[in-house]
Amino acid sequence: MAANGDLIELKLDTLGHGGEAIGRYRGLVVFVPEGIPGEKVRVKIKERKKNYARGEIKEILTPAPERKEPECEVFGLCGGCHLQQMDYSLQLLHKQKIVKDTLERIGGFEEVRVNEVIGADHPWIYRNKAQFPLGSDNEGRVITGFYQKGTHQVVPHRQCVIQHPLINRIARKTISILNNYDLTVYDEKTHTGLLRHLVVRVGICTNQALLIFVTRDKKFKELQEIARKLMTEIPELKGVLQNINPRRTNVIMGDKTLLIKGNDYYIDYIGSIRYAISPHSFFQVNTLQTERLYNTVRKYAGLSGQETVVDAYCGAGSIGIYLAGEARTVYGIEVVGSAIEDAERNAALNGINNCIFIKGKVEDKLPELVDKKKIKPDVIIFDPPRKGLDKETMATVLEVLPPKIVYVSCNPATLARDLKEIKACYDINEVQPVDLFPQTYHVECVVKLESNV
Ligand SMILES: C[S@@+](CC[C@H](N)C(=O)[O-])C[C@H]1O[C@@H](n2cnc3c(N)ncnc32)[C@H](O)[C@@H]1O
Repeated sequence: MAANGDLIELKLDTLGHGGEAIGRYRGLVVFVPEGIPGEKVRVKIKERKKNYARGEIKEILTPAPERKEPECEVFGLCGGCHLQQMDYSLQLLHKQKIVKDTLERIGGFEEVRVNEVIGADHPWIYRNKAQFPLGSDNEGRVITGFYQKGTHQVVPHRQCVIQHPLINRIARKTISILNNYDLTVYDEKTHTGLLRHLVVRVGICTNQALLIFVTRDKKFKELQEIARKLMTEIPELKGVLQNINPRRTNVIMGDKTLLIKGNDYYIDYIGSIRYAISPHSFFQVNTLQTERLYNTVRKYAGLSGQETVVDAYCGAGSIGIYLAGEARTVYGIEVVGSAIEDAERNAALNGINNCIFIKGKVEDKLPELVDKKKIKPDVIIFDPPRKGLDKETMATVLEVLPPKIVYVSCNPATLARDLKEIKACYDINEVQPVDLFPQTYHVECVVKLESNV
C-alpha cells in the first residue's frame, strides 16, 4: 500500500470541494492538487493518513484537453488560487457539479435543479481587496508577497493575477516608500516589531482606493509623512488608515482603526447603487459579479413594492439597499457596528428612506424583530458567513415560516445542511450558482425557498 515518498500512477475521477482532484489507488483515496478529472498522472505521496493520502503531481501521463499553463508564476506555492491549471469554462462545470454533489450528499436533494454557474466575463484581475503580510529579506528590507501555502513564511511577489492592478501598484509603491525609513516588521514568534499587514481595498467602478497599515503598536510617527507621500504619488488613494492589532493572533485586523489622512471610506457601485465602504465593512470581493448575484436575489425575491423584507447579515446594507426601491420596508441586521453606520450612510447616499438597520447578531435580533416589534416578514434574505445559520436562527425561521426566503451562500456544505433542516416546510426548486471567485474553488449560490405550509 502507498506510503509517504512512494511514486504511484492513478486516474483522476472527480474534483473535490477544496479544488483538489481525487483518484483512487488500490482503494485508497488520493487528493491531487492541480490535477484535472480524467487525467492519468504519476504522483508522489506527500501525506499518508489512515484513510486517504495527498500526492504531488510528478508527471502528467494523459493530460486533459482543458489543461492550460497557469497564468501566475507562484500558482501552487501561494495557495490563493486552486484552478488555474484548467480552462475557465471547465472550472464553471466543476463548480456546478460540486454544488450538485454537495446538495445531494449532505442535504439529500436529488431533485433540486442546479443551474449552470453564472460565470465572469473577466475571470482575472477581479479582486477588490487584498491583505498582504509584511516580512523582511536578508538585508532587513521590508517585503510583501504571500504566505507560502501552509506556512507563515512571506514569499516576495509583485503581481497577483486575480487582484485589481491598482492594488498591486499601491502595494509596490508602499513597500518602496517604507524602505526609506528605519522600520521593523512584526515577528509572530517573538511578538515584536511594528508592521504586520497592508490591507488595500479598491472601488472597481470608481478606481478609488483605501490603504490600511496594520501594526502591532500605535507608535508609528512616520506614518503621517508616508501617507502624504503615497497620496501624492497615487491620486486614486482616497484614504490612509492605521489599524492596531496588538494580539497574538492570525486574525489580520485589530479592533481599533485611526484615520491618518483623507477619507475613512472609498466608493464603489453595484449597478446604479453607490456604496461607501469603510475598513471593517464586508463588501463582496468581486464587484462586477456581485451585480449578477444581486440580480438573481432580486429575481428570486420577486418584490412588488408592498413587502416587508429582512436582509439578515446585511454588511454595509448592500443587498437591502439594492432592493429597497421594490419593497415597502427593509430591515437590515448586522453585527459589525461600523458596517451598520455604512449601511445608514449608503441608504442616504442613494436617497432611500425605507431601510432600518439594526446592529446585533441575527440570532438575537431576528427573534426580537418578529416577537416584540411584531414584524411579519414577507421575504427574509439570508447571506450568512461560511458557517451558515445557527440553531437559534433556524428555530426562528421554523416558528415564523416567512412566505419566501432567499438564501445566499458562500459555502455549499452549510447551505445543504441548512436547507435540509427546513425542506419539509419549503419548496426548493432550483439553485443558482454564481462565480464570484474565478481561479479558486469557491462558489456562491442563491436559492429561493417558498413556503408550502
Ligand atoms: C457574507 S457577508 C454578507 C454581507 C452582505 N449581505 C453583502 O452582500 O455584502 C456576511 C455578513 O454577516 C456579518 N455577520 C457575521 N456573523 C453575524 C451574526 N451572527 N449576526 C449578524 N451579522 C453577522 C458579517 O460581519 C458580514 O458583514
